[in-house]
Amino acid sequence: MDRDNNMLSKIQDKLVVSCQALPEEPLHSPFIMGRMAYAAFLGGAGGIRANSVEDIHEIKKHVDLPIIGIIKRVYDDCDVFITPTLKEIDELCAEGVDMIALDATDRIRPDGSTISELFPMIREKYKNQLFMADCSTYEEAMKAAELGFDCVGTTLSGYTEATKGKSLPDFELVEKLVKNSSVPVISEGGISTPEELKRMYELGVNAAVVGSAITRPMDITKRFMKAVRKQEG
Ligand SMILES: CC(=O)N[C@H](C=O)[C@@H](O)[C@H](O)[C@H](O)COP(=O)(O)O
Repeated sequence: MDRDNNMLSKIQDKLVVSCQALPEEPLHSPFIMGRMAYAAFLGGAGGIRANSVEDIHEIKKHVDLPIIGIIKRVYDDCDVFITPTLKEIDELCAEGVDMIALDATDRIRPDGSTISELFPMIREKYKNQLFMADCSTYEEAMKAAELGFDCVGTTLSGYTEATKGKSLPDFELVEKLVKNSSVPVISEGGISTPEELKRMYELGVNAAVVGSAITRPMDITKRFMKAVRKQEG
């Protein structure tokens, strides 16, 4: 894979659809994620974000779109779960994905390292692989760009101690990053309407990722029900 062939230009101004279902979710199945990705492709998606080698392998059979791959893995006593260690990076590289996303927050990782310690090792081992930094704050994203990540994402805003309770999507963070980041910005997390997506592009993101609002029917159902209950209430 060539870092210069630039998957980032392929997804520029496109919608990346996140097709994920964890073991505890009703749609957990590589078969279903493959069909979900195909539906996203037919709907006009320009890229897919997916979790696990099994799902990615299946998705590749159905769509020829750039893939942002992650492995969500929970380690004891650790909050970092999106591609937390070199082991998950190795697994994704062995499968082959256009870009790998990993937690780039300032939290301690399962092996006790920080992203500033781990990422240089990853970059050294996989010189031509594209990497996306899943961040929760402006400072983390700035640090990630400095470390050599190829792009920064707002994926974890609202999900860390420092950002808990933030209203999503985090337009403020996106705006600040687009103005100041030296690498492309990917908006991800909490985009739930086409209007919000449009606003992200107007702010100047390279691309935006939408997940739950498109691919998690249980959550979508809950949103509808909440609105109805409110009215009844
Ligand atoms: C925090 C976390 O675990 N985020 C995950 C990252 O891959 C996914 O569960 C999200 O669905 C994805 O980021 C897209 O966001 P949203 O589903 O809000 O459109």
